[in-house]
Parts: sequence; structure tokens; C-alpha cells
Amino acid sequence: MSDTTTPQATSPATPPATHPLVDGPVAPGCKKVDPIVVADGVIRQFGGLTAVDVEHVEIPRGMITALIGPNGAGKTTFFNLLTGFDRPNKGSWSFEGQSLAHVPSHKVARRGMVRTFQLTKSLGRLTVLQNMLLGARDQRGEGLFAALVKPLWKAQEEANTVRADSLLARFKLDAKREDYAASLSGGQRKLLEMARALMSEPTLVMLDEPMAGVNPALTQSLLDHVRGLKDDGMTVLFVEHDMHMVRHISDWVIVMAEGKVVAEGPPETIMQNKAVVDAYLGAHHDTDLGTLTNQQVAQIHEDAEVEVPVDPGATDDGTTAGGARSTDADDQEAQR
Ligand SMILES: Nc1ncnc2c1ncn2[C@@H]1O[C@H](COP(=O)(O)OP(=O)(O)OP(=O)(O)O)[C@@H](O)[C@H]1O
Repeated sequence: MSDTTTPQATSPATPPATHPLVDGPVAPGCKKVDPIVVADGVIRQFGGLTAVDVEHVEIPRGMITALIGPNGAGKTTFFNLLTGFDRPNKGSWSFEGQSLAHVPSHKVARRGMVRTFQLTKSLGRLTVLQNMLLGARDQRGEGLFAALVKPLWKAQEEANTVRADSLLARFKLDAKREDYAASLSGGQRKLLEMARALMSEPTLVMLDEPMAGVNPALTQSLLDHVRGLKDDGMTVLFVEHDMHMVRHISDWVIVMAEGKVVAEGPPETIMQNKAVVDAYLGAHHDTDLGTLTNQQVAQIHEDAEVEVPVDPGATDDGTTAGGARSTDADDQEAQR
């Protein structure tokens, strides 16, 4: 991606755009007024391929930020790096002002940064409630000595169960409390993952393709839940190809292409940015993108979407490709 200019930069007569979330002009890598995550010079290479090459990026606190870009742009790899699931070749980043480089994933979660995965990680052979309890942090019964002394962990387990039940009710999964996670639909698994992430009372929730494999019946409910996280004071950063979600719930959009941040801005302007459309549509470079409406852009994207294959059976841990086992009946039930 060579064209990284913003519409403002291409027209010298137009003053650079500003935005209340941004300290200075809006541009790729711009400083935020109140950033919760700041990343600098993050590079991740796989052999000869540079998957991530982020010079500078800041995530605004208390907002919903979408990270978009074509397949292979480096979004998931960047998520993995920020959350300690992968290590960069170079670079530093901070969360709440504290460096997180080289901090392992379980410690990242303890500090208040949790994530979900593109392919849900619920453990199919555990019940929904057991999955929730695994999400709680600082569990006292984990050590050998503490495990043998029931009073040390009993009260905490009870408190965790109360919290789990309240979250299951909020995500309308309370009726599934004792069911195996493997029996849930794809959409319900996404909800379970989100609910489990909240067990550790995070400050920043990172969602990797929350809409992938979700039945349309559950879409609105999922959007409402994500908005609910923000209403509760959390910051949300999500990777998503679903432009409907990006346009309707994000306060800020960051666009990656070929590992770099190529544009950022509020959704209403980012969708009009030719560089973004070029980067995002990739294979559609020949199309006259300048004349497309948002709806057409979304349509082209949808046309280009690769259909998620249906996994005929759950794996041992109950995961399916993109949660593709979602059924209308299950998701409608969860929506209710
Ligand atoms: N473990 C790995 N080993 C080798 N190459 C990898 C590995 N993980 C990612 N890549 C490559 O790095 C690049 C970025 O991949 P990544 O999954 O981060 O992109 P993405 O933007 O999340 O794509 P998508 O939207 O399709 O999920 C791709 O070319 C991918 O093939």
C-alpha cells in the first residue's frame, strides 16, 4: 500500500481535520487526548514477511475503536502482540501508561486488558458456568497449599459464581448455565467469550471479529452488548470485517494495510477516504472507487467475503471454524 495520504493531505486548500478525541490534526498514528494504549515501532516478521510494522498508534480511552483492513493486513497479529500471545521483533507499547512489552498474556489480562479470539476458545467439555469461572482473576485456590485449605478459596469461589451468574443473565445465557459449551451455537459462544472476558473486570476489552459466524438473529444483541461495555466505562478495541458493525458502533476507526496503519478517523469520514477504500477492498483496485457510496463499498466487501466453512464436528475443546454451528433457533433463543 503506497498511498497513505488522507483526504485532508491531498488538498492543500483544506485545513487538516481535527477531532475532539485527537490532540492535533487527524492523521495516521495521531496522538489522542486521552490514550489508553500507545504503541511505538512495533514490528513482527514471519520469515521474509513483515506482518506488522506499526510506527505509532494510540487507542482512545473509554471509546469503541474498530481496527479494519483487508485479509492479511496484520490486525490479528497486532492483537496477539499487544496481549502477549506473540512477541514482536521490535517495538514497545504501554497500557494505562505502563509498558506491556514482554509481559506474558496471563499477566496482561490481570492488568485489565482482555481479549477474545476469532475462533472462540470456550472449552466444549466444560459447562457454561465452569467456562465463566475460568475467566475470574487472582484465584486463590490455584496454589497447592491454598487448594488444600478450603476456607481460603471458598468465599472467593462463591463471589465468582455470583458474578458469573449475573453476567450470564446479562448475556441471556443463564438458561444454558449447566449445559456444555460444545452445545452452544456459534453466536452463543461469542456471547460466552465476551461474558467470560468480563469476569476479570477489565478496563480494555479487545474483540477479534465478534461478528464472524454469528447468525443475523443475534447481530443486534451483540452490538448492544458491545455498546454496553462502553456504557459501563470500558474501552473496546475490535477487529471486524462487518462494515455494518464498524459504521454503527465505533467512535473511531483505525485502518491497517500490509502491516501499517494507513488511515484513521471517525467512521463517517473514514468510509469516504479513497486511500482506505483502496486499502480495504484490495482486489477491487480497478473499480472506480471515487464514485461509490458507503452502501456500495459495504456490498463489494460482502461480495468478497469468504464464506466460513461449516465444521461438521466440534474439536476436543469444542471450537468450530468461526463458530459456524450457529443455528437460527439457538440464536433466536439467545436474542430473547
Ligand atoms: N504464525 C504465523 N506464521 C507465518 N505467517 C503468519 C503467522 N501469523 C500470521 N501470518 C501472516 O501474517 C500476515 C498477517 O496476518 P493476520 O492474521 O495478522 O492478518 P489479519 O489482518 O488479521 O487478516 P484476517 O482479516 O484475514 O484475519 C498474513 O500474511 C499471515 O499469513
